[in-house]
Amino acid sequence: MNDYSALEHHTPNRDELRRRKGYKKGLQLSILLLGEKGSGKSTFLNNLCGKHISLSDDDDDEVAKNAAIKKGNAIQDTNAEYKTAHLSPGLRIVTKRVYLNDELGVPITLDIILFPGCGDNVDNSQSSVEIKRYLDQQFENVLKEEVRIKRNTRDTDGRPHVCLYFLKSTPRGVKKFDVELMKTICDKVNLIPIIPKADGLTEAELALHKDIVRQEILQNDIHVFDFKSDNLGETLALYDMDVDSNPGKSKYSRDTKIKDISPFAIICSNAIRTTAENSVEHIREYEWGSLIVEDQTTSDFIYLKAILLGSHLQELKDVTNNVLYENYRAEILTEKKIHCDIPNYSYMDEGSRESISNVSTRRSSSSRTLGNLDLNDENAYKIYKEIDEKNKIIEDYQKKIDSLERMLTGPDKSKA
Ligand SMILES: Nc1nc2c(ncn2[C@@H]2O[C@H](COP(=O)(O)OP(=O)(O)OP(=O)(O)O)[C@@H](O)[C@H]2O)c(=O)[nH]1
Repeated sequence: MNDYSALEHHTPNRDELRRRKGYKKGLQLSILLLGEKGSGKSTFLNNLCGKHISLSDDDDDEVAKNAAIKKGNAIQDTNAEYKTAHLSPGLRIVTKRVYLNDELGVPITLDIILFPGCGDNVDNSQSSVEIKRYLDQQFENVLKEEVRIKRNTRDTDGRPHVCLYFLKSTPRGVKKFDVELMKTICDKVNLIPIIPKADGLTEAELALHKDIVRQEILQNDIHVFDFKSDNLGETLALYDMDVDSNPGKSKYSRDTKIKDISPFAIICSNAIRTTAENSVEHIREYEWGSLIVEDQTTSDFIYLKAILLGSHLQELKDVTNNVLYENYRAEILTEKKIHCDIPNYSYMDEGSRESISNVSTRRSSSSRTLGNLDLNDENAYKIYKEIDEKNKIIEDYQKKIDSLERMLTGPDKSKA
């Protein structure tokens, strides 16, 4: 029998403890959930976090913000939804911070971002624009913070590290709106497509729907998160679990490539049952019996959970920072070529450059000036220090842009 409680009561082994020793402050992950109303996002979150996550706008002070992006015909009376069911809900943003239990010896702070109303309006044309603008804004905030002398990257970094896109199966395959939105945002966030409520599909229907989603992704050049050649065995080993390869049970083996499972087909539920071993599991009940959400033979849920909170957490963050954000930054800086009306350190004559870099040693010496400013003046000194720092940063950017341009135009392009 499977140990369904393994994720809840995992005792980290020695290797695991050593590997994670560095993460004294705990881990943090930002998840963006997209998908139409009723696609199962809240239920999935409850199952992922192992507790009920309240996502209403005003329930407690954990809701960081609930800014109305575009009110449209936003529903006001939430207790009487039937009265306004014919109106378009507009698009809002809800963010929530959740602190997760120390399953693998390290606490995880999960930042959740949702866009209620996304895809639920009669006219959804503005939704993708607004969501892309939000993602760009997060990159812009980080870029702005980077060029400040005193940086505060912790509070300004709101970049989601992964977007779980809930694609409800329809007889017509993937909705056009979902394809367009995925296309719009796939270069801004790591995209992982999800097929929710997989219990509503037969095995053949699920296989067909997975194929349809894969084809849409390929045909529309949608970039999803690249799991490379990572296999399931490694992911589950982190939790001291193995792929249940009992004959007739799991469709997967230890060597199954994660990319071959995607899109992840999940089954979730808010109903909880405590087992004889005192562990808690989520169950979905039917007339014919029940399914355990955490059972790896039921759906892909447990693999997805292990990927997000364990094996690929750091990689999702690294790709966000080193690939998606770097592309954005190179694009913006190439476009703007940074027009600064401050004196450029690299183009100053030797004397001027020297007077900036050695300014501190000269402050006590006889009065000196650079341009129109007196270096003995306290304010002028501060300004020149700032210019010096900024010019160094600009030079670094320029070097990166140059090397990127060389990569794009150089003879080794095909190898890159
Ligand atoms: N059959 C089945 N029902 C599910 C599953 N997951 C969620 N549901 C049900 O679907 C309904 C909607 O689920 P929610 O989690 O509230 O969906 P949501 O996407 O958060 O919806 P909004 O909050 O309205 O945007 C609920 O009644 C859930 O119990 C599943 O895997 N299978």
